[in-house]
Amino acid sequence: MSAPTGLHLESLTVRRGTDVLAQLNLTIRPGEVLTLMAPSGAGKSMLLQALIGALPPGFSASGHIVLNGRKVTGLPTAARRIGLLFQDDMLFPHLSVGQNLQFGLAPGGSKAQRRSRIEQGLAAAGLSGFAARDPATLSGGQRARVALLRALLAEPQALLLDEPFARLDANLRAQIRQATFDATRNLPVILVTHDQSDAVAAGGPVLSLFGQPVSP
Ligand SMILES: Nc1ncnc2c1ncn2[C@@H]1O[C@H](COP(=O)(O)OP(=O)(O)OP(=O)(O)O)[C@@H](O)[C@H]1O
Repeated sequence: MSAPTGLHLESLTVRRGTDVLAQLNLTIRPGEVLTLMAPSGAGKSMLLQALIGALPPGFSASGHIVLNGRKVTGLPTAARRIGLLFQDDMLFPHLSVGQNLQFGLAPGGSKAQRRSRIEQGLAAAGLSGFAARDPATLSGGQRARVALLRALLAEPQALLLDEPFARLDANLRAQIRQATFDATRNLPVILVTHDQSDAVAAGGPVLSLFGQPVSP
């Protein structure tokens, strides 16, 4: 039997003293976007951080995370091959666009091949010729495209989106959202958002999360 594709959470529990999230069972198929909507403090960020293996001190996770048939629970963040995009695009301000993209690039290939992957990515994102640009000179939409491209150049097998469209105005939001879903067509995606229009555009299942607030 071939390994099941997609991202599977089996009894995933995140706790800090008490449970923040209990016994989450989820399957997200490649090309499917699961929208996660929940009130502030319900545990959305903790879930994403548990998935990439980067929970803050004091938190722990149990259960299983299986990605394309590979159990990633217990692996270090880089080995999990799960990408994460934040509301803040996190571009390094002291590096050019091209240097920012080199940071994302999956290992392998000659210097020329690596440069060509970046150039092809920029061209596909409508940003040909932007490699030498300072991120501070980019528009909000251009920055969002660079951040998405950097995440994809790492060749993730799943992508987590933590309100990455929240800072964009309505028109740009729709454009960047579409570009993101187009570019992640083969990946399981989790989208955290407070915006109903994101959930509609994503077109997949919507999960409402009501975690337990943890005491400080
Ligand atoms: N670094 C931390 N140390 C201690 N408690 C934390 C920490 N980060 C979050 N928490 C607590 O864990 C619980 C879940 O927080 P989380 O950040 O996952 O919520 P969220 O659903 O992402 O909220 P928001 O929509 O406001 O970002 C909350 O009770 C929060 O106070």
